[in-house]
This record gives sequence, structure tokens and C-alpha cells, in this order.
Amino acid sequence: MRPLPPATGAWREGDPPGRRCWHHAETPLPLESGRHLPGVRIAYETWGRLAPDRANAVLVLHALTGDSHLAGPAGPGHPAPGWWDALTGPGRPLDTDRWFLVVPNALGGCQGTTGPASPGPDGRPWGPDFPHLTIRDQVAAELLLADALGIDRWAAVLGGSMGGMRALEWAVGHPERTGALLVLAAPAAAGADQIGWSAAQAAAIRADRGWRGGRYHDAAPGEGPHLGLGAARRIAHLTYRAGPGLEARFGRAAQPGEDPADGGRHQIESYLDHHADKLTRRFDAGSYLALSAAMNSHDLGRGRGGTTAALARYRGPALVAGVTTDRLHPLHQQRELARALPGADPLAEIDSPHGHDGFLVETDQVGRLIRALLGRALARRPAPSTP
Ligand SMILES: CC(=O)SCCNC(=O)CCNC(=O)[C@H](O)C(C)(C)COP(=O)(O)OP(=O)(O)OC[C@H]1O[C@@H](n2cnc3c(N)ncnc32)[C@H](O)[C@@H]1OP(=O)(O)O
Ligand SMILES: N[C@@H](CCO)C(=O)O
Repeated sequence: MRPLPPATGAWREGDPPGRRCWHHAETPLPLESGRHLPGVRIAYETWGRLAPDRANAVLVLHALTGDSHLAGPAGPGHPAPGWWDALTGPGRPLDTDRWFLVVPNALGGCQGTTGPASPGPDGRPWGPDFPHLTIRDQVAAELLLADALGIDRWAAVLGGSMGGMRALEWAVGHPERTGALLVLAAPAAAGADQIGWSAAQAAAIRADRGWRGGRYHDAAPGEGPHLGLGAARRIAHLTYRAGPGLEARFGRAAQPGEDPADGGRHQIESYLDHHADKLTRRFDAGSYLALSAAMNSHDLGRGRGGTTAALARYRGPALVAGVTTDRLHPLHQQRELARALPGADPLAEIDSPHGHDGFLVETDQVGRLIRALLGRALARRPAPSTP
């Protein structure tokens, strides 16, 4: 058995609290663009115990503004509570008595992993000089983390939205290391509609005077591009929810204490203000743009002879699910994935009025899918092994 490399999980001066960090210091990470990213740090968290044969490791991949905090409350180092908290723990779908869960913050992110706010080669924040990233670059970094942890093959790789894109790239790019695959609310390739919504959000950020061409990380507190990021979140949040669901929830109702006939807000306006305010307190605008660009780069078929040929590379067990009311990554995109993946079950539908965010909100339904997929992963494990 290979020992864990000594640097793994070591806390270094400057590392964020509440996470383990792995530093890939030896060589710069080669990127799809031809550029190289030096000094990559991956922040990650784990739950459960790695079995002696290392066959129970499951990689769980977060969406655009998520991070490594899969479960647990908000607290020092964790600006938000765990995004699948209800699904994680002993006896839960992500059963920590059985599985060793590894959750990295994506490359380009802002919760510990190297991103635009991280120090660049001159010691100052990268800002606009941070290299363009693709989903494949993010997976390349996660591959290095897997190597550092001594995990040759994940029992399963799971993810939703941007996490689903990375899960798909793991399966297609590294099928021998992907034991089973669960993809939620993600497409085989980003389409015009998604790229268009993303462009509107990027324009909102860049229009903010505080953006300063992306060189705002040294600005005084409160002088960053918060207004632009907030506007981007409002646009994005509408794509994460469904029109009829918002209609049923808010209709034309006035925010209590305000009168829309006299310049006050409707409830929906206040609700979007709230989500914008929350995000600007926990997220970096440069990361938002870098990760959005990575999502726009997503195309499984690029350089692989097209989507169908790419998906045929992965023959392991797979489950693909979409949300019935998702207007960002509509259900037909997941249906195409389920049809083209040789080992996939028929498309699973998450029945929800909440739109794209259903993969975060509908925990009962998502939990059943995770149990089904991990049940198949368990059946494929080479030999019994307890953590
Ligand atoms: C659970 C978490 O916070 S996850 C944190 C990390 N986040 C991620 O990884 C993914 C990003 N997260 C998200 O996208 C979202 O937070 C989701 C999908 C998890 C939110 O799902 P829901 O809980 O269903 O959100 P919902 O749309 O009902 O919004 C609830 C919030 O809106 C607020 N709200 C509702 N109506 C109004 C209104 N009229 N005016 C102002 N605020 C309002 C609620 O008070 C609540 O505030 P809180 O989140 O600060 O407690
Ligand atoms: N609401 C989620 C969905 C993105 O897919 C997020 O902010 O990460």
C-alpha cells in the first residue's frame, strides 16, 4: 500500500481554516490553453474513513458557487452551511460509515483553491492575469489531488450543474478511474442559451466601476465589484428557479412594509436582493467569471470526435437525472446524456417546481438517486473492504 504523501492535508501558513489543503508545488499545471498555472493549491474536505484497500472513495463535485463544505454548519472558514448537509452522514445516502467522501473546491474558486484572488507569481493577486480555465483543467487538478491521496479509482464520481460537468469529464477523460457516475442537471456541452445568460452576468460584473478591469483585490473593503456581482446573481438566480414556481410563491405581492405603487419593492425584488446580498458576502467576482467561463468551455466532444463518441468511452454504471422545471439545463439535455452513455439507466426525473436548483433543494429525491448509484458502485467493488 502506498503511503499518503506527506504534504497531503498539511496546513500551511496562509491556508484557509476548516479545510485541508494540498499544494501541487513541484510543477505548474499545464492548461488546455497552452498556459501553465504554477503553485496550484486545492482545498478539500473529507467525510468518513478511507478503507485499507482505498476502494470506498467517492468524489463529490460542487456547482458554481458551492465549495468543499458538503455538510455541516456555516462557521469559521465556511461562509455557508453544507450544500448537501441533509444527504451526508451515518445511514444517510452519502453514508459516512461506508464511504470516504472527498470534496474539493474547484480550480478557479475562492474558498481555498487557487483562483483569481490567489497570489500570482509576483505575490499579488492574479486578478485579470489569471489564466483562462476549462472544465478539463479543473478535472486535471482534481486528478492530481486523487494521485496525492493515493486514490487510483473513485468508487463513484457525483456532481450537479458545474459539478456534473466535471463528473462527466472524469468519466469520459478518465474512465478507468471512475467506478460509477451520477450526473445531475448538467449537459454534454454548454449551449447558446447558457453561454448567453452567462454573458449577461459577466457584462454586469464588468460594468461595475469597482471591477477596475479585474484588478480590485487590493481595493479597500466594500470597494470591489459587489454591485455587479449582485446583479449577476439576480440574473443567475432567475435561471436557477422556474417562472411558474416564482409566480406561485410571490405573484405580485408587495414586500411587507413597502408599496410598489410608491416606489417600494415587490416580494420577488426583495427576494433577489437578498440572494444577491448573500452571494456578494461570500464570493469573489473574479472567481465567478473564471468559473462561468469554465462552464461555457464545457464540451465533452471537443477533440474527441463529437459527443456520442466521447460518451461511448465510459462504459461503467451511470445515472443521469434532470429537474422537470430546469430552464437553464433543460431535461432534454440529460435525456440525451442518458441515451448516449452505454452504462446509463434510463433518465431519472427530479420532479420539482424549483427549477435548476432542484438538485440542491429536492434532497429526498436526490437522496434516492445517490443510494441507487452507490448501490451499483458497491456491487462493483473488487473485494469486501471496511473502512
Ligand atoms: C443551504 C445553503 O445555504 S447552501 C450554501 C452553499 N451554496 C451552494 O453550494 C449552492 C448555492 N446555494 C443556492 O443556490 C441556494 O442557497 C439554495 C439553492 C440552496 C437555496 O435554496 P432555498 O433554501 O430553497 O432558497 P430560497 O429560494 O427559498 O431562499 C431562501 C432565502 O430567501 C429569503 N427570502 C424569501 N423571501 C424573501 C423576500 N421576500 N425578501 C427577502 N428575502 C426573502 C429567506 O429568508 C431565505 O433567506 P436565508 O437563505 O438567508 O435563510
Ligand atoms: N444555485 C447553485 C446552482 C448553480 O448551478 C449555485 O449557486 O451554485
